[in-house]
Amino acid sequence: MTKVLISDKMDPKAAAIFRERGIEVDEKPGLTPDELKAIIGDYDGLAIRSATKATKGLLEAATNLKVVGRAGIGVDNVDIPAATARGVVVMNTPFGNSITTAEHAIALMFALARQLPEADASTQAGKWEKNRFMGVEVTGKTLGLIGCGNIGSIVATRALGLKMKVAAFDPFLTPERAVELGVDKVELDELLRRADFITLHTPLTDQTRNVLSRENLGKTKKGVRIINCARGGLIDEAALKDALESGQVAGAALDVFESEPATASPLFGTPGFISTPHLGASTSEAQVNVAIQVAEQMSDFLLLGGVTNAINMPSLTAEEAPRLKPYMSLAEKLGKLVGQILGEDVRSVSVEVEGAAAQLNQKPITGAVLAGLMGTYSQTVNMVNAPYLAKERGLDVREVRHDREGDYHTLVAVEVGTSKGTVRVAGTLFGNKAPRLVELFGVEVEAELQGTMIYIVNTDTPGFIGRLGTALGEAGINIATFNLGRREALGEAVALVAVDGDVPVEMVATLAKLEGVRDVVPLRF
Ligand SMILES: NC(=O)C1=CN([C@@H]2O[C@H](COP(=O)(O)OP(=O)(O)OC[C@H]3O[C@@H](n4cnc5c(N)ncnc54)[C@H](O)[C@@H]3O)[C@@H](O)[C@H]2O)C=CC1
Ligand SMILES: O=C(O)CCC(=O)C(=O)O
Repeated sequence: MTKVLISDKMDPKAAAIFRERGIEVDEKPGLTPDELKAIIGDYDGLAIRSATKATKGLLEAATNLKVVGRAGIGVDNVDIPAATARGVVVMNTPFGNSITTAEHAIALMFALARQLPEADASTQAGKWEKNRFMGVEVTGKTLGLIGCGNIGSIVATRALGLKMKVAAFDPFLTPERAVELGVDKVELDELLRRADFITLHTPLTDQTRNVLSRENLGKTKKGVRIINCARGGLIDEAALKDALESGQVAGAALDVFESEPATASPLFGTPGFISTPHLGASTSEAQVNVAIQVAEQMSDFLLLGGVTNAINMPSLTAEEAPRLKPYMSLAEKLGKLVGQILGEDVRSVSVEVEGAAAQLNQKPITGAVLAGLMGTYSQTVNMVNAPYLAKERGLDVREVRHDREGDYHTLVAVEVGTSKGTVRVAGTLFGNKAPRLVELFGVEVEAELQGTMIYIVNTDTPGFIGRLGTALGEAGINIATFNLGRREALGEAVALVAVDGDVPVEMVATLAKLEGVRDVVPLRF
C-alpha cells in the first residue's frame, strides 16, 4: 500500500485527504533528523512544511520515496539537485499562503510605523508612555518592493489601497505587468534611495543573498523601515543591527532569519527591531489551503501519475496522465530498445511526435524516452532524473512535433545521433493503447516490445530463419513471436525474436557465429 509521512505540523485535512484516497498516512511532526532517517525508507511520499530538512543524506535513506510535497512556497529546505538525481519529484503549493504572507508584511509595516510591540509592552507594564511612541503615517509614503512575484504583487495592491506609492525592483517584472499593478519598476539603487519602507519578497538565491548588504543599507533613505517576510539571508543581520543603532534604519521587522529557529540573535533587544517566528504563512486559512493542495497533488501523483507544481519535473494533469500512459510506455520501450542496441554510443536524441501524439503534452513522452534510454546505463532512472542524467552525460535532447498524420494515426519516433551517424526507431499505438514498434533503423518491422527478445541483423539469404530456429530449439529456447523486416531482397534483414525465459550469453555467441549474422543483441523490456 502507498504510504505517506507527514513530518511537520500540518492541518489535519491533509491526512484526511490521503486516507480518503486510499493512502496510508503517518503524522510524526518533531522527529529528529536521525529518527526521520531511520523510518523514511518505508514511505512513498513525504509531506513537509519548513521544519523538516530534506537533505541529501535523508534522501539517500529514502529508498522508496517518489515525492516530497511542500505545504508552502519556499523549497529551500529540500535539496532539489539530490532529489532530482534520485528521481524524487518535489512539489510545492505556490499560491495557498500568498495572501496570508502579504498580509503579515503589511501587519509588520504598521507595527513598525506605530511601534506597536513596544507600545503594548510599555502599556502592559503600567507605564502609559503616551509621549514616547510617536509614529509615522504610511499614506503618501513610498513602499519599495524587492521582488514583485505572487506575494510582492499582493503587497503592492494592498499598499496602493493604503494610498502609498510603490516602487518595485524585480528583474523579471515586465513593464506591462508593472503598469497593470500600478507600481514603478525601478533599479535597486533607486528603490534604496526613494523608499520609506522596504519589504522583501524574493526567494533566497545566489543573486538575492545579502541584497540588503551593509553597502546597500548605507544607500537607503535615512530613517527607512525594513520588513522581511521572505527568507533569512536576504539581509546582512549584523549590518542591520548597526544601521538600527546608528539611526540609518528607523525600524526593522523580521519574520525570517539566517538561521532558524532563531532562538538567539544579536538583533534581539535592539531598539526599533521587532520579530515574529516565521509566522508569515500562519493563518488558519492558509494552512487549510496548503494542506489540501499538497495532499491532493501528492495523491494525484502517487495514484494517477499527475504532476502539479513540481519544481523538478514538467506538469502533467491527472486528466492527461491516463491518456499519456500508453504513449509513455511506448516511448520508454523505444528508449530501451535504442539504449540496449547502441550501448554507450549515443550523442543526441530527438523525440518526434506525429498525428494524435502531437496533440498531447510532449515533455512526459520525451522524459519516458530518456528514462528508457538512460535506464540502460543506470539502475535508478525514472522520469524525474532521466533528463538530468541525460544532461550530465552531455546528450543533446530535442523535441519535434508534426501535427500532420503520416502512415499512422499516431507516431512516436526517436532519432539518435551516434558516432557513426543517425538512426531512427518509431512506434505507434494499436487501438490507441497497445504500443507497437513499426520502424527499426530504417527497416519496417512490426513488433510488440516485451519480455526477452533477441535483435539480430543478418544478410537476407534463403534458409537463415530455419538455421536460427534450429539453433534456438537445440538450446531449448522457445520462440514466442518472430518479427522480421528487410531493407531489400537479399540485402540487410532484421529480426526481433521474442523468446520464453532468458537468453544465455553462450546462446548469443552461438547465434553470432551463424552464417550471414552481422549483429546479435539480447534485449529485455
Ligand atoms: N514568511 C513566510 O512564512 C513565507 C515566506 N515565503 C517566501 O516569500 C518569497 C516570495 O514568494 P512568492 O512571491 O510566492 O514567490 P514568487 O516566485 O512568486 O516571486 C518571487 C519574485 O522574486 C523575483 N526575483 C527573483 N530574483 C530576484 C532578484 N535577484 N532581485 C529581485 N527580484 C527577484 C522573481 O522575479 C519573482 O517575481 C519566497 O522566498 C517564499 O519562500 C512565502 C510564503 C510564506
Ligand atoms: O510553512 C510555513 O509556516 C512557512 C511557509 C514558508 O516559508 C513558505 O511557504 O515559503
